[in-house]
Amino acid sequence: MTRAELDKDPQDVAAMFDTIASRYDLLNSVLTLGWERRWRKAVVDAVDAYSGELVLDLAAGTGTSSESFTRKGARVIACDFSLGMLQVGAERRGGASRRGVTVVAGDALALPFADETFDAVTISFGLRNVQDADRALRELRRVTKVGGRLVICEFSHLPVRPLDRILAKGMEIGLPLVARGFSDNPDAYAYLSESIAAWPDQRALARQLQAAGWSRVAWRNLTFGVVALHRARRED
Ligand SMILES: C[S@@+](CC[C@H](N)C(=O)[O-])C[C@H]1O[C@@H](n2cnc3c(N)ncnc32)[C@H](O)[C@@H]1O
Repeated sequence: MTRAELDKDPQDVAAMFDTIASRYDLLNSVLTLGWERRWRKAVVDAVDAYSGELVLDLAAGTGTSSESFTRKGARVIACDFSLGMLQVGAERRGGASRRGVTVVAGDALALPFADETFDAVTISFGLRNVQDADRALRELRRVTKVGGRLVICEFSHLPVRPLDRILAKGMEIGLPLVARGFSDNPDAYAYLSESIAAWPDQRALARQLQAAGWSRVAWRNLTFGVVALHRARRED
């Protein structure tokens, strides 16, 4: 079965998401025991997009979050490099440009947008899968208007390290096991637990944002740090 490794080869990553696209959203609900709905609401509140604004939802996948950013009238570009994920989302919404969301195929490492295009940029559960996260953070900054905002939602680490290790072990065993019952590609869920375990903690990711030129970097934990929400601004 197609799965990515921790080198996050872009072709492997895109192919892996292509294979799980049709059941991706179902699996998310099952594996997160419904918590993802709260995490997504926290993202939408943090992005706080309003009428007249243009939002980039990068690594949007099927666009599960994208439509929520339009609730106060903003327009959203949902960008991803897995055509399978984009297609499932577009079919669900009834077209590639519907209900304020326009789907654009593109790579986070070379975004197909001009400098200073977006009022807000956001990425949920995507940055961890990008081969060069630092470069993606610089690309996100490049396409954000001065004064614009960034919101990152990503799996993270429990502050109490022994508990974090127990959680990681549980995910290593549990995720592929549960996925076997629901997904066409359970191996992809072994990659999920491995990539979460290898992902930097909240403080380290904040430092990466600063190094990429983002200002006013802050984060807050969701569900005790299982997920973290990082926010930042482009100030110059
Ligand atoms: C776990 S899914 C997240 C989808 C969606 N944001 C969500 O919250 O459900 C990760 C997505 O990141 C995308 N991705 C990974 N690397 C990428 C890159 N370099 N450029 C664009 N998309 C990328 C994958 O194709 C996949 O759709």
